[in-house]
Amino acid sequence: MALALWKNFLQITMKRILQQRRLSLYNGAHGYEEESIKKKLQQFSGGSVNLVKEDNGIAILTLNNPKLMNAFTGTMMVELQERVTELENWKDGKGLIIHGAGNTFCSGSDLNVVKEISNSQDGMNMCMFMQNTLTRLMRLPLISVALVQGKAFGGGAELTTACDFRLMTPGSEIRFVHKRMGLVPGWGGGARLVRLVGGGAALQLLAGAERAGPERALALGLAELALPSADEAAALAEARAWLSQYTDGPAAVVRAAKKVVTAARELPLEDALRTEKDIFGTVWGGPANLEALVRRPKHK
Ligand SMILES: CCCC(=O)SCCNC(=O)CCNC(=O)[C@H](O)C(C)(C)COP(=O)(O)OP(=O)(O)OC[C@H]1O[C@@H](n2cnc3c(N)ncnc32)[C@H](O)[C@@H]1OP(=O)(O)O
Repeated sequence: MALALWKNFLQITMKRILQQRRLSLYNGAHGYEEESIKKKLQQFSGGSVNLVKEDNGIAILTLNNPKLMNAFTGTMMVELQERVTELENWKDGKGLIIHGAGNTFCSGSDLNVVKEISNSQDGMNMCMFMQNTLTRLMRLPLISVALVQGKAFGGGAELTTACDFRLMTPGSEIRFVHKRMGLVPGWGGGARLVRLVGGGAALQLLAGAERAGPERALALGLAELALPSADEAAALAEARAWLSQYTDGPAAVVRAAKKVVTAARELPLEDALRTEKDIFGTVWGGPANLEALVRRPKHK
């Protein structure tokens, strides 16, 4: 009995490790040594990344380092990865809202950390670590929203692009300030930005470090909605209500919809079509499908 349980545990653990590798971009073949990178990042502590999973299938992820406008310390980078792993294993999940504590989103990397790891090797390691994490975040089978209150600067702006949607409160701004720091995006935000707004607009935002408030972001297709409330709690409630219209319904179907879109976003057409077939197979004849066939709803 104990042996069987142990074998089962090992199988589940191996499956999770393999899944994480499959969803990540970098591994040993790229000189990526995760454990030593984490050890390095853990030297720079402060703040936290908190996750609350609600019964409605929506999780709230809070970047919590308000003293530094929610800038990412090293331990926050590691915690973000842990929270993403937790979300990958949350089989009832349907949606995710990412926001910052203290009514502002995130001012990017903690500049104190940037200074300490300004050598090439540490920079590449941090870059690969964050790209892996944000790629896994983007590929979660959850519909994700960046609730932009206050400022989303630098890496904070990059993080918003790893979400499916960006909702902005009055007075908020997304700004790729990298150029002013002598940098370009490194957390995958450049590649994702071009896919969101096109090459021309992305170049303006990056090379000009231009501000995108709600109005401009909406016009560019960088944001989906300007929320009416500037108040922290009210804006979170509005974001939750907005997201609920898409997460309403059975988890299997909502998650399948996100998986179809992820495949189509990332794969060549023929591969995306085959993947869509496989995902279709998971819901066809499933409980929600059979129940709907009995109910025969009119889609008026
Ligand atoms: C690949 C990733 C690349 C990156 O992310 S590089 C980092 C890019 N981000 C930045 O350069 C942001 C720099 N900060 C700013 O521009 C301003 O602080 C910001 C966000 C407009 C807020 O301005 P204010 O509202 O006037 O507030 P403030 O400047 O007094 O800031 C409050 C305290 O927060 C600190 N802070 C803000 N962003 C930080 C950061 N990224 N790293 C470290 N500390 C940061 C700021 O220094 C200040 O602390 P203190 O009160 O002076 O001790």
